[in-house]
Amino acid sequence: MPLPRKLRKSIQRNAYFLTQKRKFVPHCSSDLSTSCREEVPNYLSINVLQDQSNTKPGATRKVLVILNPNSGFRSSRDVFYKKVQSTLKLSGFKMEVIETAYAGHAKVLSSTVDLQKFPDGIICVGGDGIVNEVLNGLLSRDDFEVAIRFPIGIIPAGSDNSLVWTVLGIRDPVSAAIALTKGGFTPIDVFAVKWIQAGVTHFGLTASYYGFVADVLQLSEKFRVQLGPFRYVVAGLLKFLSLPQYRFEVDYLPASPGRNSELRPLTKKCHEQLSDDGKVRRGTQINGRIEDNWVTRNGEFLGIFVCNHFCKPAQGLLSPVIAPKAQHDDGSLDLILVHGSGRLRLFCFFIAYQLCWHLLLPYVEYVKIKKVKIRPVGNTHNGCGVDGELLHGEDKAEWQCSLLPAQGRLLGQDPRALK
Ligand SMILES: Nc1ncnc2c1ncn2[C@@H]1O[C@H](COP(=O)(O)OP(=O)(O)OP(=O)(O)O)[C@@H](O)[C@H]1O
Repeated sequence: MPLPRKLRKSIQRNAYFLTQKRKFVPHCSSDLSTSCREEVPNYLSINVLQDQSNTKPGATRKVLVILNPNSGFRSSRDVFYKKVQSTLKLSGFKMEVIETAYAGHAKVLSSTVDLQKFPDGIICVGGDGIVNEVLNGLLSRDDFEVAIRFPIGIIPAGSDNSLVWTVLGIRDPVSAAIALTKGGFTPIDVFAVKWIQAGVTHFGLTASYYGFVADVLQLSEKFRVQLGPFRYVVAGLLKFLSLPQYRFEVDYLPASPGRNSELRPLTKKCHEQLSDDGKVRRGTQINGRIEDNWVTRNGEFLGIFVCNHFCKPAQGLLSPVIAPKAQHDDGSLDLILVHGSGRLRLFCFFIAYQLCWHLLLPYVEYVKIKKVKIRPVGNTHNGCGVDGELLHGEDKAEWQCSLLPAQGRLLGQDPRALK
């Protein structure tokens, strides 16, 4: 019986990939244009093929465990040694455990470790920050083409573990350990945030954000030692009370030009009301050449979020999601623009977000994109948050956020695949 057309095409694509020498665009790590992504084969299907050979139960798996003793309530040691280690050992994991001694240590470890010594991956015990460090360490290696696909496991023990909760549906360390023992990988898009003037690139798996949230992230660092995870609440309240105005110039490239990629467009009225010249401009001139379909939004924004998955916070009762249509492997980013300024508007957004109604607000714009360029204007906070880490910009920093042309891998099965 002939195979269905879709399946036949996928097999042909995979066979082509396996017989071809891997073609990596050499400039991709520095000039992280999304267009590169379209030139490479479909990594998702390749990963699935490889995953099946990697999940033999009872097989010995050699991993490096990087444990951040300062994560969350500083309970990572208890979490790992008391709740998780024995489960992993019993199921055949051979682990070398290294505790981080300083901020940045996990990045140094993952950038220098001999990956062949730990062929089954690196397991992070901590929050999203430590996972981000490991990712950035892997991608700073000379062999980044291989390292990007090096499996990263997560035992959640931090202030927030949005990544593992959103992508794998796992919130507690014991379930995370069980998921690791079952084997398998979940392919995940990796995005890059480039500070254009400095030529510095930082990678992420969850989201990058600008405006109020980045400002809160910066302030929260002052309270890290005294307040632990509550530092975000205190910093958020303080920043709310002394709320500045944030002005940005934003250019984004929609994911599907010509199609209806705007999931939640601004209403015309609000559009006119909110932006100085926030008109949709087709055929914008970028770097001297016309690139079609770039859309420009200029003006005041309370916040800008660029999400790789739908970003469900692991803490809190309601677990609202910021970008409901975002998928971690869909090859696009979800952009949320919260237009305007002022405490009342911010408060309404926050309440609506808790109830997942924020996309109904007339000043919230939601669109699927390939990439976005963001320039803070005037005295606007010029930093940017990436997966809970703050990147400091200087003066007229311009940020560009886009996807990489290859996917990373998380240890553990995608719950969608299990269904
Ligand atoms: N030994 C250490 N001492 C101080 N800081 C550390 C240490 N190890 C790691 N860090 C830093 O702690 C930061 C937060 O780590 P992690 O994400 O594991 O915890 P967290 O409590 O969830 O924090 P966050 O909410 O900021 O992500 C990381 O960015 C890392 O740079």
